[in-house]
Amino acid sequence: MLSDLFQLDGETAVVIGATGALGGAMANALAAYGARVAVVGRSEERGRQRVQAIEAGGGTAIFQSADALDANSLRTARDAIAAQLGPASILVNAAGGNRPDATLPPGSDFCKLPVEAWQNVFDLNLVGGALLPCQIFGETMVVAGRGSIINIASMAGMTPLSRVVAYSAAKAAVINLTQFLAREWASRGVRVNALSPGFFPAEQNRGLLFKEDGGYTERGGQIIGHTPMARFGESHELAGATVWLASHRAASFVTGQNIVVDGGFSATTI
Ligand SMILES: NC(=O)c1ccc[n+]([C@@H]2O[C@H](COP(=O)([O-])OP(=O)(O)OC[C@H]3O[C@@H](n4cnc5c(N)ncnc54)[C@H](O)[C@@H]3O)[C@@H](O)[C@H]2O)c1
Ligand SMILES: O=C(O)[C@@H](O)[C@@H](O)[C@H](O)[C@H](O)CO
Repeated sequence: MLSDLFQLDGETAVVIGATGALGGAMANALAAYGARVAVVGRSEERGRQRVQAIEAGGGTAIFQSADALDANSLRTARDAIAAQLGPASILVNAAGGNRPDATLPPGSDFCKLPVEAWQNVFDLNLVGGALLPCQIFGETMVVAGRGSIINIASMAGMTPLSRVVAYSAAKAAVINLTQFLAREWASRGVRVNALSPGFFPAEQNRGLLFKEDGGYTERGGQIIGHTPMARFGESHELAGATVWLASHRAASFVTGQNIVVDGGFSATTI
């Protein structure tokens, strides 16, 4: 039925980092279309708040604690979620973000960037933010012959942004890994896509975008100035792309793509 394209009833969706701004909104969207949602993250308090919000909207959700950088905790989470909600058929990798210690101050020397900060950003965004969950949840999806994985990339992964060099390189690698896995698993019934949000206020980027008095930083103002829609995104604006990519009916022939939701940021140079 064409009118059922976006229904996710019967699906189990795992959203790692649903404790944060974008992952939380994506979890809401999947639940609103009928998926049973596992909210996965390190903060039980924020995870339970997200579960309550989903339940208040009539959806089904559980909180499952896990650290995306710890393979054992992901395996435990995968098995606990399968026992409660059924095996994951949708995976959203939304744990990630930039780190202040890996952000070059304006005009500072790239040659002095500490390698430890670089490695931490790569670990969070590439290893915990994509590699390990794709391996651990992908393993059971491949056996089942069915799955949809959405990795969160970034504007920074398409063209490097100034100052956030490690984050940009890590997100470029997320897009590349997404394409690799799409080819690897296309014949196994598992689709793998990336979603690249433009600029959405969240914890991990607040210091780059806003001053303490709530006004825009110089960078925040430049970003708005470069965005044809002249504003930041709101997290609920990822809902449409999320539900579409997740749906085994609506996006049945879509894999290996990087879907951009950015108010036109990447469509223009000046
Ligand atoms: N906000 C934006 O403008 C923007 C744009 C493009 C991409 N992104 C990406 O979107 C994703 C979500 O980030 P956000 O902007 O909502 O930030 P956020 O800080 O609100 O959310 C990130 C979440 O990931 C969790 N997390 C971090 N490390 C973790 C770990 N090891 N294990 C489990 N959870 C962990 C954090 O606790 C937090 O809840 C990130 O990958 C980020 O890079 C954000
Ligand atoms: O200004 C910045 O560099 C940040 O706001 C970005 O890293 C942002 O979080 C997104 O990842 C860009 O898509």
